[in-house]
Amino acid sequence: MSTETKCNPDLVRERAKCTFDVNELINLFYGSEKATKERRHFEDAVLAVKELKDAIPEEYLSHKERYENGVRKATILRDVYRDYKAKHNRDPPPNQITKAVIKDISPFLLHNGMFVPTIAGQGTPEQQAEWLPKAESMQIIGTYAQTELGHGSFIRGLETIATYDPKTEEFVLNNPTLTSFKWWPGGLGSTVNHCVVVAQLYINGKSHGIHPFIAQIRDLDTHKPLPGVKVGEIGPKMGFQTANNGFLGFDNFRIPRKNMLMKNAQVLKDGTFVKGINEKLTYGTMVMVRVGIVGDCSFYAALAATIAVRYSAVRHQSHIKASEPEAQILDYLTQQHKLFIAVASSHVYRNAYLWMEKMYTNVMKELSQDKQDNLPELHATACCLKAVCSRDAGSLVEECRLACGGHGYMASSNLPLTYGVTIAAVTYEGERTVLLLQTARYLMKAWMAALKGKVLSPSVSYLLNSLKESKKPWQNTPEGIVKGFQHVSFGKVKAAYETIQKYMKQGKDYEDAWNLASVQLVKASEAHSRAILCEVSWEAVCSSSASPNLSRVLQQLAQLYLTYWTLETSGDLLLYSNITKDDLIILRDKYEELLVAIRPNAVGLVDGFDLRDEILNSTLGSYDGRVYERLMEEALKSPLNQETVNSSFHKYLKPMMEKAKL
Ligand SMILES: CCCCCCCCCC/C=C\CCCCC/C=C/C(=O)SCCNC(=O)CCNC(=O)[C@H](O)C(C)(C)COP(=O)(O)OP(=O)(O)OC[C@H]1O[C@@H](n2cnc3c(N)ncnc32)[C@H](O)[C@@H]1OP(=O)(O)O
Ligand SMILES: Cc1cc2nc3c(=O)[nH]c(=O)nc-3n(C[C@H](O)[C@H](O)[C@H](O)COP(=O)(O)OP(=O)(O)OC[C@H]3O[C@@H](n4cnc5c(N)ncnc54)[C@H](O)[C@@H]3O)c2cc1C
Repeated sequence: MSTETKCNPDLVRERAKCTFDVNELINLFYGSEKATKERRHFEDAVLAVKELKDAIPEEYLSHKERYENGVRKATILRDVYRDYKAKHNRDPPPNQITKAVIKDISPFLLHNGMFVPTIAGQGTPEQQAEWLPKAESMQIIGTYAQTELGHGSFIRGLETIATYDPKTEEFVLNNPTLTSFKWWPGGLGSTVNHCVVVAQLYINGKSHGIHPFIAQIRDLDTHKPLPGVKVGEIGPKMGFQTANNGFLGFDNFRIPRKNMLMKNAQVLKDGTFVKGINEKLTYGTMVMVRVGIVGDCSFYAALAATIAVRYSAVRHQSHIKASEPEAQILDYLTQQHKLFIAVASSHVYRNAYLWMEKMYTNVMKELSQDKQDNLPELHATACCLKAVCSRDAGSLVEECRLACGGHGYMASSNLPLTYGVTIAAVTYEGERTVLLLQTARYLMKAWMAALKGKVLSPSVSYLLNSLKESKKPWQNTPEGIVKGFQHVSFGKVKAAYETIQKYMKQGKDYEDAWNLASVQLVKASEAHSRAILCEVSWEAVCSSSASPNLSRVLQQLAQLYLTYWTLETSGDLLLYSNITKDDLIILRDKYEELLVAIRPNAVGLVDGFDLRDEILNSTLGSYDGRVYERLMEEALKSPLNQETVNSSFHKYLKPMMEKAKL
């Protein structure tokens, strides 16, 4: 980090006000002092590589140049990872330094994030032994090709076909229609030479559902598409410009039998199909990534909050009191209302991610012992938390951008790109509504089990408690608020269930009744997610090992989250819990008190995310607060500022002005 001496004086004053030890917060957030040291050490190693620095901002490059620069940097970054591993005999610690290097999304994201994990998770030991060493060492580069032009959400409807030919012991891949073309996979456009292709398996004319296959699609030497492969890039998007998303179609393309990933289902040489213990295990990589996305949401909220809070400490505009100098915009309560929820939410998502990671690890361990009982709970929880955290994080990033006024609209603030990247997570890895409806299926089952007095899984056991406690008075404490959110979820789950029953009594079948109740079902899932986020994050701060000074501030943040959402969803609470109008007025006052209490620590709290200037990549958010200098320095990098008079003056403007004289 930069030294205090060069800092903007407002930021120096803000840091002096901080009531807790920022380093303690950093170490707590990232796990330990050792984890912080190792992460920073690795980040230093990456940033020391001169070739990773960009000569001009990415925005001035063409689509093609941006991609090529992205690949160039991704390969150098990969070397740094490899060298670290060779030297330390372990992978680099979790870090976000790719953001400092690639800025947008790495063309290798899908290789590391889904191709390798799918081989590891869906391959037999022999298949892992064949492909993992090559993939991990980047001798082959791959992606996860599932979505098609015609189908993304409903994957049982995928149209790519893999027909088994027992004579040659091969699968024949085909994309018979335009809508069957793979569309979206990252890296597919021009980067990868392999992919996991999810396709409908046919044996002797019989369909056996969707399965993952490994296909080599480009020649390893020439990188030309192999015969029978049509592949390309899908073009510019809202973000993800360097992710190199592509399309792919096969025409009678043959792959050996061993290329079907067969940890779950298998196809024997003679074409016998052997079912796996649970066909949904084929969807396993998606579950893992959904858990990871909750962690990503924490990062994006932290990044946007750091930029907007530091900028708001530096920016002065208007007066709170006419007799006093222009105020730091951070002193306006409205600004605190916009920003502090992003700081608080980042902590909430982080704790939710750590909680989900544990659940994921336990279920994976159980699955390895053929125990599947907790898989439905994992799937349902990963679906709804991914859906709610990504949508909320997108809104928080946008709010932070708007809170920076005009300068937040500058690409150099890095808030527009951050919004484009964050909001993509609402759609990828399962569209929000679709995932919330998956959770709703689980909630309906849980509710039916609750009605029968059965024991429920831990994440939904509150449904039983709420059933018993519905008469208890509201309590204006964090624990009381957590219970309140559980009551809302309980109320919405019950109402959605009863709506389905109502339609069925009117003669509708279950599917139509489900569709007619689906707005309520989605809202029930959202309420369930909020109840989990509130409970998990409050428990995390209460059981944290932080010092009293830090603990006080973390509790304030967690309470801010609880109170913010109480006020945002007061209608639901009035409908489904015993909260009163007077309780809401007390909580409104409490919320405002919390904003005021957090205000002196705002800069310390975002410093506690420990995001380097290179990761923030923002004129508005750097540690030293040289906002105006940086805005001007970046503007001067515009190619239009490299010449005093642009040729368009002589070509178009001058002739127009001359014509106007006639
Ligand atoms: C420990 C964590 C470590 C974290 C490390 C993280 C690293 C990764 C982080 C990296 C971050 C980012 C990577 C970014 C990648 C970005 C690029 C994006 C890639 C993609 O988008 S890939 C494509 C993703 N596509 C989807 O998500 C498609 C969504 N659709 C579906 O998943 C399914 O179609 C469906 C679930 C909506 C429906 O499936 P269907 O077969 O029709 O099932 P249903 O009939 O509805 O339900 C049947 C029953 O099956 C249960 N079910 C469904 N899915 C699962 C599952 N995955 N696991 C378990 N059970 C499942 C469902 O609940 C039903 O049960 P029921 O009958 O009710 O009992
Ligand atoms: C940036 C980005 C990167 C991606 N990377 C990859 C990748 O690497 N590999 C890959 O395979 N895919 C990738 N995808 C694709 C992504 O997984 C899909 O776009 C996503 O799963 C949503 O599917 P869809 O596009 O078919 O949306 P649709 O399902 O067509 O959604 C459109 C609308 O229909 C609604 N809808 C659909 N089904 C239902 C239902 N059953 N009930 C109620 N409403 C419904 C949705 O709620 C939504 O409002 C990527 C997408 C993006 C945006």
